[in-house]
Amino acid sequence: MTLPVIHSNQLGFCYGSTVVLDAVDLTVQRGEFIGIVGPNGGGKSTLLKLMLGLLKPTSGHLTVLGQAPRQVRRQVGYVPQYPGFARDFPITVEDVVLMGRLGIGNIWGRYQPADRHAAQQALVEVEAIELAQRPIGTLSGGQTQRVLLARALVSEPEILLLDEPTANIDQRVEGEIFELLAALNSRLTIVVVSHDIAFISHYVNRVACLNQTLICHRTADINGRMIHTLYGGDVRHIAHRWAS
Ligand SMILES: Nc1ncnc2c1ncn2[C@@H]1O[C@H](COP(=O)(O)OP(=O)(O)OP(=O)(O)O)[C@@H](O)[C@H]1O
Repeated sequence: MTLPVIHSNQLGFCYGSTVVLDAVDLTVQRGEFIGIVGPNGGGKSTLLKLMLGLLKPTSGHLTVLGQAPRQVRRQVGYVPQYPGFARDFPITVEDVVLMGRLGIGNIWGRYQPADRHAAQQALVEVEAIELAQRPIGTLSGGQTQRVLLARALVSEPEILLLDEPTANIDQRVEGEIFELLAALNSRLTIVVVSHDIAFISHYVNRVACLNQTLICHRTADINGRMIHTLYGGDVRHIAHRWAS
């Protein structure tokens, strides 16, 4: 039996007296592509922050690559929710991607040729190399998300965590980004938070529904009635590919 890439056992988290996660059991195996869905405030971003080691569990256990999350931070790439850069934000796309190399190798903070090469490679992989010298604030939403994906990939992670990477992006571009993720899934384990369960069901192997507690479903088991029962109308669902 191989070691799970992510494993939580009775994981709990509270902000003060507010319980956000309660007894979450989740096992993610190497090579899986998992979607996490749930209503606003259900704890999705909090769970990703725990996996990144930015928060500590209040109860239970969580390991990533068999260790405490903060010890394997370098092996985990993270794409945040769309940050929306100001149009005159004075750094280029290449600078943004290079930030993903900070702390790798050279402790003096100056980028080496290997860093620049890795940044170029990552931009090629997300099909955004022609944007390298553009100011980041001048890109479209879809282009920006590709660049943030390149920044996550440039440290050569084993796991990719994405927090609603296609919120505020039109459906055609959303499809392109998920095609890219599907290709990356050949070498990376991927966990993606989304509101759009029907859309991500095209791509992921399993859907974890999180509303303080977590229930996993195989993609083939998901249907509209199940979602409505679990979450009322709060999860965006477009009925274009429900399994019967
Ligand atoms: N720093 C914080 N301090 C106190 N409460 C917080 C903090 N961050 C989040 N919360 C609360 O924790 C709960 C879970 O938040 P979280 O952002 O994890 O939910 P989410 O499922 O990602 O929501 P959304 O779909 O709206 O992004 C919410 O009730 C939120 O208000």
